[in-house]
Parts: sequence; structure tokens; C-alpha cells
Amino acid sequence: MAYLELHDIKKSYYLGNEAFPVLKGLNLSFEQGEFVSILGESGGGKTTLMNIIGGLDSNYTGDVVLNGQSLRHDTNKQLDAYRRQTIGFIFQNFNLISHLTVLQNVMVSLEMTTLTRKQQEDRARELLNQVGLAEHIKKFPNQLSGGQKQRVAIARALASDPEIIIADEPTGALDSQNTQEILELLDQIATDGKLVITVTHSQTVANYGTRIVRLTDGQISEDQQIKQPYQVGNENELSTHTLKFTATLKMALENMRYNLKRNILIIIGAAIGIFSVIVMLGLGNGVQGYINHEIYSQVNPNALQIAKNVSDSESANPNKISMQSKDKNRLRKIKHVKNVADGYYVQGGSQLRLGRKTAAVSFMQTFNPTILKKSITKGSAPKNGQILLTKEIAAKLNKKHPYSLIGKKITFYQNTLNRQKRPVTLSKTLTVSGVAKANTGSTSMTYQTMKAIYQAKKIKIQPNFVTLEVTGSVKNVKPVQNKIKTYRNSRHKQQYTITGVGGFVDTLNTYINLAVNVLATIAGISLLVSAIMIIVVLYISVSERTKEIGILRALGASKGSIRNLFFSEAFFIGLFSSILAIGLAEGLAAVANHIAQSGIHYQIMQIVPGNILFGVIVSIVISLLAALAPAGKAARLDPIESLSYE
Ligand SMILES: Nc1ncnc2c1ncn2[C@@H]1O[C@H](COP(=O)(O)OP(=O)(O)OP(=O)(O)O)[C@@H](O)[C@H]1O
Repeated sequence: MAYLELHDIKKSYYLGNEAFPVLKGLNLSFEQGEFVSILGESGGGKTTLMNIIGGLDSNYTGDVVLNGQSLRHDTNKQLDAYRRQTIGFIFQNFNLISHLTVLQNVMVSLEMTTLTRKQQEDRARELLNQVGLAEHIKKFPNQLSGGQKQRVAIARALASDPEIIIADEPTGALDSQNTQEILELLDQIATDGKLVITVTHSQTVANYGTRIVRLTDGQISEDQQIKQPYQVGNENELSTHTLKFTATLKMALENMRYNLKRNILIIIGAAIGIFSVIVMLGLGNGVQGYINHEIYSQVNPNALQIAKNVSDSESANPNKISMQSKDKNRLRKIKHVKNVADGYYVQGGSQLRLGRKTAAVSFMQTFNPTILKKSITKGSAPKNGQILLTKEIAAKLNKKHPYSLIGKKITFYQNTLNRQKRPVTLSKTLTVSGVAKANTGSTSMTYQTMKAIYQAKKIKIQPNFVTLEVTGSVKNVKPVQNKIKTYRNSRHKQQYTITGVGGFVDTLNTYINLAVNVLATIAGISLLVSAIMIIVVLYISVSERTKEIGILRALGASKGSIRNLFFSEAFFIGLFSSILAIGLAEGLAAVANHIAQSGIHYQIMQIVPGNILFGVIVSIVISLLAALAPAGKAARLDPIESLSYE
């Protein structure tokens, strides 16, 4: 049993249904230490044969047997491993990866071995030293001569220490001097005990080997040993694996660096979509926050005032308008409702006096949670026996120093009717507890104080409204309001009227959310455009890198690794564009907030960590989704066609 055997290899190419037989039943055996030249005219099927031996082509009949093991039954993965571990390819047109340096070109093959990073680098340098390129390792392929390029290819072919070197017209593109040197290197490889198979149509090149096999009309016409084969060397193949994900990430970065300008443009393009999404979200937070802040500073949206819904004729009847225990208990039972408290208001007939100055109060009410403590600019909320004044009223009593009234005693008068329906004037000396803004505060006293003032003239008051507070978020206000609206009176009208801004705030927030969503949709469309751009760019990248894909497959990279290569590139496009977008959005936020700060004293653009995380994730996910089709196409490319891609 020979080391490598070919059994009745037949191969035809098809144009439509017409078969063009190229190899018509080849039987050959090779041993390690042989330097075999396959000689034949152009178009005779030499490359076809090399692709079959090299595991690039499995579409043939017959069998290739290595060390007694047939390649026929190998899975794609096993063939990948065979190319990585057993075969080293050398091509007529070198097939180096143009955006990688000499050292990196050799490293690509070594990255598929189990050697450590340091060992890989040492081996790459050692091999390049052997082929006389020690000083050129940092150069790119286009900075090398043809002979030098082929030496890099030889170093790369030897990297994983394969047992078989397949060289397809290795000197075809070289002058005689370089041809001589390359042949010496190949001869050296054979003396190390490896099987070297070269393809040539030059008799001179063929004469260099230990054996010449002549291929004529798809068959072996001559098989001649011209020298003794070399000694078989020690078998010490390196164990290998396909390109790891870290390696594809690194390669993607290198490729992006090589096409830097184009990639910067793509990243800018993709960043615009993410930028607009982050800006929209930040602006949404800011605007909503600002509006809520404005409303909350004026009113308490969680406080509601509830009064009876009465007709005009009923409005003068205290029994009709008073809120009874039954009403209050009903309200108390509603979910999220707390602190149902009595309230009383009087419209007209109220007056305040300090010395000789008087002030008429058109609307007087009991202090309740709808009056914000924040509205009290000086002093405090009224306790029993105290009164809170609006600045307007206070100014009527002391124009120059309205705040000096705080702590002073003033007299409160109220005209009303007693139980006998006779007009009486109630009066009470009260201490001014504080001064409040007229628009948000109210001249007010506690319910107890109000009740006591009436009680002094034996008049019993009943609450003509109640206040309640809604617990939790402002979103709970609307359901409470809706529940209250369901109560009907005997005329099937709503039994209560509700005042409070909570429901309005909630509705407003709904509208803001709607506006934000509309803007986010527009941002989403720009994201879609970015995604389409990434798809197009990656397709272009796949066709530009077709040759590289072929080279990587020939070196033994799996389909999965090729797919990962493009996913890696998409990942970086997504990552970098999100970083750029975040930077731009933060920059815009800084400027917008600086301007807003001086105008409305509020951070109008609030980009929270969640928005940033969302931006990064969306950007990467969209890029990866965009890469699905191009990466799939790259992985499905036929290695032989890719290698011959011009
Ligand atoms: N993919 C293909 N489809 C159809 N015909 C093909 C294909 N590849 C090669 N052939 C044909 O098969 C024949 C053998 O091609 P191959 O490349 O193996 O020849 P070769 O001996 O290596 O030639 P050269 O020395 O010129 O490189 C040629 O006639 C070629 O046109």
C-alpha cells in the first residue's frame, strides 16, 4: 500500500447536458519523499487533478486513498481538516491575501493550528527565514517581487507541517533565476521526507523532480522515475482546528483597517440611524420630563377634588350639594384612593381686616392637597386657628411688605345666613401662617377652623367637596376618575364632578409617547436604510474578497469560519457605528441642554444608560441581520471557483 493512491479517477465538466471528460481513469501511487512532476499540455486536466488530490473537489468518480483511508466518505469538515493538516497548496499566481503582511499571510495558516500564539509567531518567522524573507515580513504582497511572493506562499504551505505539498505551476510566473530558487526550495521540502507534487508544462521544471508523470488526453501516458526518492521523514503533523472566532474577529479588523476610508464612511452612514434613534429617545425622555416637571411644580396631579354634580336649582340647597358619609365611603373603597378629606368653599361674602385696611376675598376654601405646599413662597400651610393668604390679598393689607403679615393676627369676616335664614356675620381672629402664589395657591384655612367659625353662630356646615389622593404613579389617576364617573344619580347623570389635572397629565403623556413613537419610527426608517447599506457593502466585500475566501478554504478554513469572517466585520460595523452614534448624540445633548438650561432651566435631552445600551444592541443586531445573506453567500462559494476569480 502506497502513501497516496489514486484509483480510476474520472472527471467530466458539463456544459448544459454535454459532458467534457477531462480525466479518463487515472491510477497513480505516490510515496513520501517523492518530488513528482505532472507534465502535460495546457488544458490537459492537471489543475483538475490537483484539486481532487488536494480535497478541494469531491465531484469525481474513483477514489483517493491516503494511508489506506479513502477520501470518498469524508464529510466536508473532514475534508477541511485534510486540507489544513495534510495538504499545503502553492499556486502559480501565489494567491496571497493582499491586505495582510507577509508575516500575517503565514500566520493565517498557523492560526488554524493548536500552537500557542508565541509558537505560531516563532514558527512563521522561522519559515520565512528559511525561504530567505526574514527582512520582508512587514511588507504587503504588492511590495514584493514574484519570486518573493512565491516564497511567502511556500512558507505558508509549510506552516501547518503538511505531508503533501501540491504546487500548481509554481514557477509559471517567474523568471529563470527565481524558478531555479523555488525549485530548490521544493526539492528541499521533498528531502525532508514530504511528498511534493508539482504541475508543469515545462520539461526543464519537470526534470528537477525525482519522477515525471505525463498526462495526455486525460490519461497517464508515461510514469518515469528519474531519481531515487528521498528518505521518509518523521511524521509530526501539527494538530489543527478551523479559524477560531477570535481569529476571524482579528482578520475582520485587519480588513477594515486596510479599507479604512470606505469603512469609516460605512460606519458614519450606519451611525446616522442609531444616532437618530438615541436622540429621539433622549428627547422623548427630556420633553416628557420637562412637561411633567412643569405641571407637577404647579399642581399635584395625584390629588382630586370631588363635588356633587347638581343642577342650578339644586346648587343653593346645602343638603343636595353636601358630600355625605355614604359618598366618602364609596370613594374610599376605590383602588389606589387614600386620604378622603372634607373640604368647604365659600364664594363671596368673605373679608379680611388688619387695622383699618380690609381685603375682600372672592373665593375662600379649606386647605387641601390640591394646594401645593410648593406654592407657599413664605411661611407654612395653615394649622388650626391660622390662615394662608395669597400674595394678592396680603398686598391689599400691606402693600409694601406683604410678607411681614406672617405671624400677625388678622380678622376674618364671613357673611352668611343662620339656621333661621337670617343674615349674620361670622368673625374670627386668625394668625397668618404664610403667603402663597396666587395662581397655584389659595386663601385657605383648615376645615376644623372653618367649621369652628360657623359653629360659633350655631351653624353646622357639611363638606361641599372632598379631596382624595391617588397613590402610586399619575397613571393610576385616570382609572380612579373613570370609576367615579360610573356613579349615577337618580336622573342617570354622573353623580360627581371631578377637578384635578392627573387625568390630563396622563393623556398628555400618552400624546407625548405617541409623538416620540412617530419620531422613533422615522428613526427606525433611517435604521433600515443603514441596514440596507450594510447589506450592499457586505455583498461588495464578499465579491471583492472572493479570492481570499478561496484561499482560506484551500488552507482548510471551514464554511462556518468564512461566515464568521463576515459576521465579525458586521459586528464591528455595528459596534463602531453605535460608539460613534453615542458620541454624536451625547455631543448634541450637551449642546442642546446647555442652550435649554439657559432658556427653560431643564435638561431637554436626557440620554439614559438604557438608551445607550439599546442603541448598541440595536446597532449590532441590525448589522448582524444585514450580514446574514452576504455571509451565507460567502460561505457557500465554491473554493475552486473562488480561487480562479479574477
Ligand atoms: N469549471 C469548469 N467548467 C467547465 N470546464 C472546465 C472547468 N474547469 C476547467 N475546465 C476545462 O477542463 C479542462 C482542464 O482544465 P485544467 O485547468 O485542469 O487544465 P490544466 O491542465 O491545469 O491547464 P493549464 O496548464 O493551462 O493550467 C480545460 O479544457 C478547461 O477548459
